[in-house]
Amino acid sequence: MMVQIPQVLDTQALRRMRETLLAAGWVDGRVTAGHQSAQAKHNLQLREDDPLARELGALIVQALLRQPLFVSAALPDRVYPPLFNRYENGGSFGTHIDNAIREHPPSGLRLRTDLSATLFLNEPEEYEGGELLVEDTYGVQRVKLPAGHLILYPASSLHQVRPVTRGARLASFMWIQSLVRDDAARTLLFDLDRSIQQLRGALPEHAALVQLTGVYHNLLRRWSQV
Ligand SMILES: O=C(O)CCC(=O)C(=O)O
Ligand SMILES: [Fe+2]
Repeated sequence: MMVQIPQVLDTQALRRMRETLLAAGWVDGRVTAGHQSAQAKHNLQLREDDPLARELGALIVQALLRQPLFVSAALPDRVYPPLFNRYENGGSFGTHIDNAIREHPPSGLRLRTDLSATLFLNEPEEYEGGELLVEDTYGVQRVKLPAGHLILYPASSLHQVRPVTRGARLASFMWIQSLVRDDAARTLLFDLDRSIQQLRGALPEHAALVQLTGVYHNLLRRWSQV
């Protein structure tokens, strides 16, 4: 399931982040790529141990965990410290699937990538191209979102970033290990949670809410791994 999380960062936080990133130490993006995807990758990134990446990344994770939509859709167990990338001058990332297991040596963290996410840090009008193309069950989804919005998609999906032919595309990307590994089970829980929230809004006193919330937690108990 693909889910858009709007307004993870507000205008002020975005402006500050972009100003800081302008002066950052960008390096060849192949530093974090696996053997195969390195051949398809043409962009710039901040190193995983760059103190700036770690500081800005922590702000992003904090903001994400405050978003009920993100928590409900991802059921996050561990979040990989966000990385930052920049595509310009025709830069692109050809079709690939992200590595299943990621290590983050600076923090000693290791996780299984159940979900991948991209947080767009500048406006779509500022660059030509740079769409994230994700192949899901219903075809190829083209994603190019306003600054501050995030797209969450199964890490098992083939995806690519189209060449940026004008301007520069600035983004943060990360991986999430979910409490619920199976995408279909996680999607059912997400749909159930949204229905419960809707019912709670319309009929806050309805007795079925207690029962449905119980069903949600009993399914989560069956399907989660902690
Ligand atoms: O920049 C993006 O939207 C995705 C980047 C990506 O696929 C990756 O670095 O593995
Ligand atoms: Fe990727």
